[in-house]
Amino acid sequence: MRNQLHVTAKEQETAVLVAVPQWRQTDEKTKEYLDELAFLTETVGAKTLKRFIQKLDKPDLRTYVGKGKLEEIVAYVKEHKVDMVIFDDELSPSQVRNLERELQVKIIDRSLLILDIFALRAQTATARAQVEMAQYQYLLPRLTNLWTHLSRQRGGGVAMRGPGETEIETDRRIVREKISLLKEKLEKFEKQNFEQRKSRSGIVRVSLVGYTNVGKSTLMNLISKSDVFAENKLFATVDATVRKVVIDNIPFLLSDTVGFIRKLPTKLIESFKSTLDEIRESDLLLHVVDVSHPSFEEHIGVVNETLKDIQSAEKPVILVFNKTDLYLQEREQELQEHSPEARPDISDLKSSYMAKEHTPAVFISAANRTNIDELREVLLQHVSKIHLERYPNNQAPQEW
Ligand SMILES: Nc1nc2c(ncn2[C@@H]2O[C@H](COP(=O)(O)OP(=O)(O)OP(=O)(O)O)[C@@H](O)[C@H]2O)c(=O)[nH]1
Ligand SMILES: [Mg+2]
Repeated sequence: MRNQLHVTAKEQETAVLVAVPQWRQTDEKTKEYLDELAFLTETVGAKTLKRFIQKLDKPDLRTYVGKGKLEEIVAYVKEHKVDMVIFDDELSPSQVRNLERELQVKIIDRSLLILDIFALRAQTATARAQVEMAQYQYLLPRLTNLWTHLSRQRGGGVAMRGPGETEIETDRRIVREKISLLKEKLEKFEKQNFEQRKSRSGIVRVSLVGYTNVGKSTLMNLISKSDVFAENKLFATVDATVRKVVIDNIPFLLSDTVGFIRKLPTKLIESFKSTLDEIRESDLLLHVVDVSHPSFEEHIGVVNETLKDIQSAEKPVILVFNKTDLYLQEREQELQEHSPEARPDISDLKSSYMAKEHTPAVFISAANRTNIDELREVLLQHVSKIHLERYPNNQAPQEW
């Protein structure tokens, strides 16, 4: 019996992470970035064994890290029989080829890792076509090395989902044909979606936006009393979900959208255009922030930049600082070490933010349902203002 267990239990794949931070980046930041990469790795089901860091002005053109560091990684990978090496940037096709030759294991870069998670998560036909398109576009310039890559990878695992092996093993021409077919398919979906959205015209539209894993879906469930998948993993949501909500007789549509992340592959943003249309056509954005995260301010910046990329930076925004429960817990621990009498509270954080930002801000805990009434109140104020501008007598369109 014992033997059998060993044979049937599928072993978890193992990974090492590699980053090349710039000289001026602090060690603390480097650690945070690698924590995020490890979280992405965990999200695809692999286990991180070790992290390799080499400070350089910029990554090596041939092998991303320098010669000495590469030898170190090669030795570790051999000794510990590591399944894959994951790099915190997008690698060029020639870097992948060179690294593959040296390391003889799967080479995964940040873009491929994110694409893999998206492929795992995509539910609707549109989202699946969007991810597949982004995967093919990523693969196209890397096709030659994928031949050997894939023959070694038979049997599945990370970076094997999405386009099937046989499809990848064909030549570039066929991949190009695939891309153009997907383009047609997506255009058709886009037309259908556009018609659908047109039929909702008039009703106020609100989108939840924010960095990945901040609690958008949890909040969606709370506000719309629905049941959207929320999980402590990155990119739990890839498809946009829309729900109708009514607060005090004022109807509006609330949509939950894909989370943003730093260094999101640009091709991926492009292929997600139709999902992002949901944001682009919104009247109001609820920008959700995980205030317990040490880099929450940087995350706000990443989200604002991405909003700019999709021409949605000028929309009215309500900042929703979520996970105040975790934030307070952490402060309490810090305080206990220095002044055990003191009680942490969020008023300092609140006032500093109110002074700095010109957007309304609400501090909540979606998990503990703290301050949700205040959020509803602020939301209602904004939504009803837009609604009453459109329908001065509060007569909503018939279909709603
Ligand atoms: N402690 C705490 N955890 C929360 C709170 N809100 C959400 N979470 C947890 O945070 C994790 C992520 O929540 P989601 O709602 O899936 O986050 P999301 O922004 O939709 O994430 P993606 O779809 O992956 O981009 C889940 O484990 C939630 O239970 C909160 O107020 N406090
Ligand atoms: Mg979500």
